[in-house]
Amino acid sequence: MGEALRLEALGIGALVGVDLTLAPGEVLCLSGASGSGKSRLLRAIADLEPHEGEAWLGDTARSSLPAHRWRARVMLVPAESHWWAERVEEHLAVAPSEADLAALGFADEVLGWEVARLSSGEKQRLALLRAVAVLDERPDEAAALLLDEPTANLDEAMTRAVEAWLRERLGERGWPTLWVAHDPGQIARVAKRHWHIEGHRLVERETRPWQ
Ligand SMILES: Nc1ncnc2c1ncn2[C@@H]1O[C@H](COP(=O)(O)OP(=O)(O)OP(=O)(O)O)[C@@H](O)[C@H]1O
Repeated sequence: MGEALRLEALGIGALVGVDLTLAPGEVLCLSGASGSGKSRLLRAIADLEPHEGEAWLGDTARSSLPAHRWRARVMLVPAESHWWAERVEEHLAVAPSEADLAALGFADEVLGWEVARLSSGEKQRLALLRAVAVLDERPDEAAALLLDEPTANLDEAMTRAVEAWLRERLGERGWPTLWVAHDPGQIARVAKRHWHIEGHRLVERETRPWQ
């Protein structure tokens, strides 16, 4: 189950020569100063900006697929999600299960809410639910997740709930996940490996074992 996500000599902006392999189901945390290129690296992996190098999901090279098909499997959840519909249910083409909604603190009624009323944290949680629901639609296809500070707008209790929910999903589905995070506590909780952007290079940092 699951396929590895491999980055080969990936380069965007000042950040070049990124070689990294994430095993199926592995969470790897990425940190770096503001403006060091974390979001751009995720955008390059999702093929949303011109870049150097190649990315692979299992045996499938990014360049061998039309961009929209790659992005449907290598799913970016940006720090600020984009909303195009008036109501939550129109935006979530694939409705998350009741259990998943509940795990992230929502009752079913949320599907009928207007997007305009959503708080930043509600938007962030719904964007995660949406990404997972879309990938779950095709359980037989390999997939990967790119999460850009997925708990940045959440309080401590909800942060822990999101971490637990994501860890369970990623473990079950075998999706390799690149997770941008700043909090050393979170990094230690969710990832076995931690890379930091330092002087336009990726440097591995120690992290405590997965607990
Ligand atoms: N399309 C672009 N063309 C040129 N430079 C860009 C482009 N998009 C972003 N940048 C610049 O690249 C640098 C890295 O931006 P990025 O958004 O990846 O930073 P970040 O590490 O995610 O920062 P933060 O933690 O503040 O979100 C920034 O200096 C930004 O201004």
